[in-house]
Amino acid sequence: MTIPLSVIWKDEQLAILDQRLLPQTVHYETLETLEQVHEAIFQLKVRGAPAIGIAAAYGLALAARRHHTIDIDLFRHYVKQDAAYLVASRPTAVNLAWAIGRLVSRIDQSRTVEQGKAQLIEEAQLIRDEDEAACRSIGEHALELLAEKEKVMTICNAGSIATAKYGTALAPFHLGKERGREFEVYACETRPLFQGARLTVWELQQAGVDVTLITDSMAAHTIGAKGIEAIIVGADRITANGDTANKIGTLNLALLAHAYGIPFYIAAPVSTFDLSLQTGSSIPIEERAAEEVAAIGTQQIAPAGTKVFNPAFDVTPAKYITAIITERGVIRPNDEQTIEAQLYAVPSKGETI
Ligand SMILES: CSC[C@H]1O[C@H](OP(=O)(O)O)[C@H](O)[C@@H]1O
Repeated sequence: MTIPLSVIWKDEQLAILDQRLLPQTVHYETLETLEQVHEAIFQLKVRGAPAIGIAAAYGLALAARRHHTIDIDLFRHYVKQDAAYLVASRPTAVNLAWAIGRLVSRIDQSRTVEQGKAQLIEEAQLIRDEDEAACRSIGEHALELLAEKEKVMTICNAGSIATAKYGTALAPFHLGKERGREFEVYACETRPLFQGARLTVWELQQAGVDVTLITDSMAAHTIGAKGIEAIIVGADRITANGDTANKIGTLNLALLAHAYGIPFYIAAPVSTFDLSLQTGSSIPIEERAAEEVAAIGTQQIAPAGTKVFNPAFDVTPAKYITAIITERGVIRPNDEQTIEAQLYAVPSKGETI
């Protein structure tokens, strides 16, 4: 797999793959300040629920190095201010707040500022490494579920560049390629920012996976005309009852899967579960600028001043979800066991929820 990593920590520096420039350009931007990290996440230079958590974790650790106090309480106060600023960059993906929360909990145990600074980097690295292992495991479980399926549809990019490596929804295609499993993937372009057309098509082509691009409006016809056998997508936040927030357009696909009688799979690490929320109605849905819909790049599409509604995510009710594929195994939202019970039924390999 020749996919570049989305977040790189090397020689004490943080670099992110600027995904706005893909597929034309593979460019890394070094981020040095908290503001640069916040901007990179808000502008979707780095994007994808796990990837923004990883980038924010390294960003928080990097920013902490600029606090020169030796007072551990004051240091914790400064870091928690920085943490709140980063968490506010994008509200829907719980992985951002979850990753930042792990670092904040870590320094609450630190005895000195120097120890705290070292532990922040250590925790960020742990989060990154755990995510890579989780994504590979998700790929394994997804390959089992897709054993008899070849034609699969997806939306947005829940791929390697949206995570530490391998991806979530795209993980089975990457692992399948390593093992000679061939898939025929249909990628929805994913308006308005085209993560499907720009990122998923590019990523799967780089990996040598058969991928066909369709517009979002073609999904219903394509499922029938091409005999799509399953739909697999990523997630940004999954609540205690299994309701799932993901890229806008995901709910459309879930309703289509239900209508066509094909399985609808969510692929996500346990870090995407937010068991503090009972249902999807509590998930904050990010709304973004009108220009993203009214124009494509610098090309104005709608008349200037047109009213726009631009929610970046939607919520799929658990009843339309066949299974949630995690690194701990397959969770069935409509099972008589609760999601929490199913998640904890499998001994954890050290990852934390
Ligand atoms: C494994 S990525 C999860 C999720 O994040 C993406 O959103 P965005 O491109 O706005 O960061 C998309 O919803 C993916 O499915």
